[in-house]
Amino acid sequence: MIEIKNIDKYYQDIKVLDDVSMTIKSGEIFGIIGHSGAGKSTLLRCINRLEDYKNGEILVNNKNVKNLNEKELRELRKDLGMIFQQFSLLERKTVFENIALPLECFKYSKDEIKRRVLELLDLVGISNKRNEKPRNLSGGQKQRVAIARALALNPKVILCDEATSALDPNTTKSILNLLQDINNKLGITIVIVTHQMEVIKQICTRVAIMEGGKVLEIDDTEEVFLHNRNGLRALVGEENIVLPKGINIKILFPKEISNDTIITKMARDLDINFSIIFGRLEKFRKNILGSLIINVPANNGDDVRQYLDKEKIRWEEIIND
Ligand SMILES: Nc1ncnc2c1ncn2[C@@H]1O[C@H](COP(=O)(O)OP(=O)(O)OP(=O)(O)O)[C@@H](O)[C@H]1O
Repeated sequence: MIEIKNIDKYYQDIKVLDDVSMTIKSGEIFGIIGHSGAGKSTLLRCINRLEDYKNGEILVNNKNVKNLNEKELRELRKDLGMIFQQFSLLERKTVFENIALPLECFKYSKDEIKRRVLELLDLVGISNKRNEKPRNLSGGQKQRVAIARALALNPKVILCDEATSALDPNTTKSILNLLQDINNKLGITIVIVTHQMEVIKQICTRVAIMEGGKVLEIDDTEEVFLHNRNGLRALVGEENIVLPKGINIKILFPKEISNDTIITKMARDLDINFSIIFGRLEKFRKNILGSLIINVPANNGDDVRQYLDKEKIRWEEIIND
């Protein structure tokens, strides 16, 4: 488990992380999304102590990363594999040799290295490329080598910094599928920093939205898309919704009930008029989900609330600021 508590970080006198807190559970695929400059990469680099920070604490499996001596820091980094947008492979070494590097650093025997590298090549699906140099590989294949290298020392966590940003959409999908497989098969926690919404949508169980060094929102990915709160709206560049007077109720359409017959049925059953202020349905994995904001006259508020509760429809009232 990674616990990030109230982190502040400055570059010179500019605050780039501002009271950032989040907990990443063991075994989950956790996304951190935000525009360029939001502080995502900096936060990731604080987790494995490539960066220092001013206030707050980061605990990785209950160990405070700030208090580690050199040996403990090596152990921490062994537990935290990392992959990057630009793959960071050594051009003069073959695929096999690139993957073998961390094992050599940790003084594994030649036989152990061979066994482990062949196993990893098989896991990431590039056994036939073992003797190639990186320049002869596609972007997706290079990222597979980087993933194999990150897995070499059996880490508990993989930190991915924009790992699919340099790849085309199909290759992105296949790399995300590979990460999901690794998470399923090996139970490795995966932390994904990205500015690509599709990455979050495809594989992240939970997501933190960051902007200007702050966390705007953290929730299950499905809930984030279901509620379409201000955090997500800021990310996709949508204005906050201006609400009219009266009672404004957001009705949620989780994947199980993504059709709108409830609205027409409620109008009929209660014999009331309401206006639709804003609606949004979107494809989420294999389903559709979203929400609809309606405005009802003040004297119908209780009827609508009770009706939605009786029908077991999720709703929330939006209060004007
Ligand atoms: N070494 C550095 N020295 C000074 N400022 C830095 C340094 N690294 C990052 N910054 C600044 O810190 C802020 C956060 O940068 P960071 O790279 O963490 O953002 P990001 O969300 O990962 O964006 P990107 O995807 O563009 O990398 C930015 O304003 C950036 O200019």
